[in-house]
Amino acid sequence: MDARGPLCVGIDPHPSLLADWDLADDIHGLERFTRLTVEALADRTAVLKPQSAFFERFGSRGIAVLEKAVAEARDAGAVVIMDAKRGDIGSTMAAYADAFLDPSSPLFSDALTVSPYLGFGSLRPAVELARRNGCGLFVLALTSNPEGAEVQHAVRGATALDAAGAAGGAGGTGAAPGTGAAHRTGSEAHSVAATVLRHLAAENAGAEPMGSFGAVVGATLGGTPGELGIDLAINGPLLAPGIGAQGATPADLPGVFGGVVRDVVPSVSRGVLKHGPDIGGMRDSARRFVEEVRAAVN
Ligand SMILES: O=C(O)c1cc(=O)[nH]c(=O)n1[C@@H]1O[C@H](COP(=O)(O)O)[C@@H](O)[C@H]1O
Repeated sequence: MDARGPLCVGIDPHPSLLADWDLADDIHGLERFTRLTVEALADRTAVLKPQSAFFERFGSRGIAVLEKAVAEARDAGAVVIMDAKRGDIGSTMAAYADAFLDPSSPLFSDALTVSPYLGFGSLRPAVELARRNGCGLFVLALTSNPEGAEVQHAVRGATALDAAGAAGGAGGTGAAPGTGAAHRTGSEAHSVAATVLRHLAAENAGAEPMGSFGAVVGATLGGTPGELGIDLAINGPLLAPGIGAQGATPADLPGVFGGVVRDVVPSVSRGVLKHGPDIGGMRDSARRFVEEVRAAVN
């Protein structure tokens, strides 16, 4: 991000974008859309984030397009976050981890988006494989969609993590709020999202310059999670989707992320892709987003 600019561009071949690009909604359209996007961006954009769903729509042939895109993007020097949002019981999670975080897999990526809503501990096999292979995870914490709050802001009861926190063992950054007893009587500090972030802080504890276990926090939130008692200081990267088509702008980043805004990986998909199939148009758009992010965070 220092060399190429702080930006992630999502590769999201929506049917509507294929139509806008005068491409058929079929495997040939998908292949051309993906090839042009990789050609436009992979040698100059810090992070590319293919959205697996749009490739899975086309079955095995779509997955083959995805495999090629991931390999080419990585060869061109981009960091690839596979946006597949996987999550399952631990023994199955191990197979998802093998699919995306094992260098011998055709879908091997630098990082994977995962869902912690089967319990953060269910992600353990992915955490361990990522650690072994120098990869990362982005764990859903405060997602950009308005429906996320009913789960993520929910206040949960005490668990073993609180007991560990009370014993001084789980905070990681030292930023974990209060004692176990305070958690049990607190409100938002106890939210599901706050718990996910505390787990991530523990995974990243002591890593320099930061750990590889990131959180997904939407740029659309409109306010500071700190106001909800949520601490974003996890010593890891914060993937911030929602810029562009979902209405957030780079100027919103300081308001949402405050003191950790430099740890943010701002992510845009349709906001850049709508300028295709013109390669120059996509490049210009990505460059403008980089400039806007730099102006906002510096
Ligand atoms: O994990 C993600 O990337 C993600 C998390 C989230 O909270 N919100 C969110 O929009 N995303 C993804 O980010 C992309 C956003 O696309 P645009 O709205 O076109 O920029 C989509 O691929 C979403 O699946």
